[in-house]
Amino acid sequence: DDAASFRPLIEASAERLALAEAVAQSKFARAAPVLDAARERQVLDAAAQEGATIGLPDAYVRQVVGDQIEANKLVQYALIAQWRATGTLPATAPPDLAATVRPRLDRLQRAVLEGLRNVGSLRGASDCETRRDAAVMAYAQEKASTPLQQTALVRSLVGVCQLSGGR
Ligand SMILES: C=C(O[C@@H]1C=C(C(=O)O)C=C[C@H]1O)C(=O)O
Repeated sequence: DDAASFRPLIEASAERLALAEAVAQSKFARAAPVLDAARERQVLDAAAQEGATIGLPDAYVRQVVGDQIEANKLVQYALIAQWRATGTLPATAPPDLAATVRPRLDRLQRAVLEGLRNVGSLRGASDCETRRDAAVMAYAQEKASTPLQQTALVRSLVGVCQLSGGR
């Protein structure tokens, strides 16, 4: 059914987004910018390459992983603004981006791609977006997602129903 088709991708996306807080924390602590264009190119190239090994079109992988990246930055900007405005920071020490957080993001790449493959031919269906959004909303409700988490999850999946790149 619909939830079953989209669920693995939604879970992988949510897990990836959950790492945005650690990324934001390490960047805020070092006054580093949220955007790292060189890292984004690496992430996109690695995903396109791995996606090809499981039959996913290059443009489609780049579209969806690009959306995952945009959603991740959305969460980072929102959290950093909150910390800046309130002066309240997470109680834990900022993690090491290169040594611990990015390797975790890299390990999740496979799950995102497998999730994408699991969507399969549904991505070309006329009701793909309706099914996707129903599955996303069900997930957000089940997990009691915050508005930011739900918004980011929606943002991370906007391109899933396209047959290839483009918007
Ligand atoms: C997550 C990060 O922040 C941004 C988002 C990225 C991503 O989602 O993979 C990559 C680079 C940054 O523009 C990061 O720097 O690792």
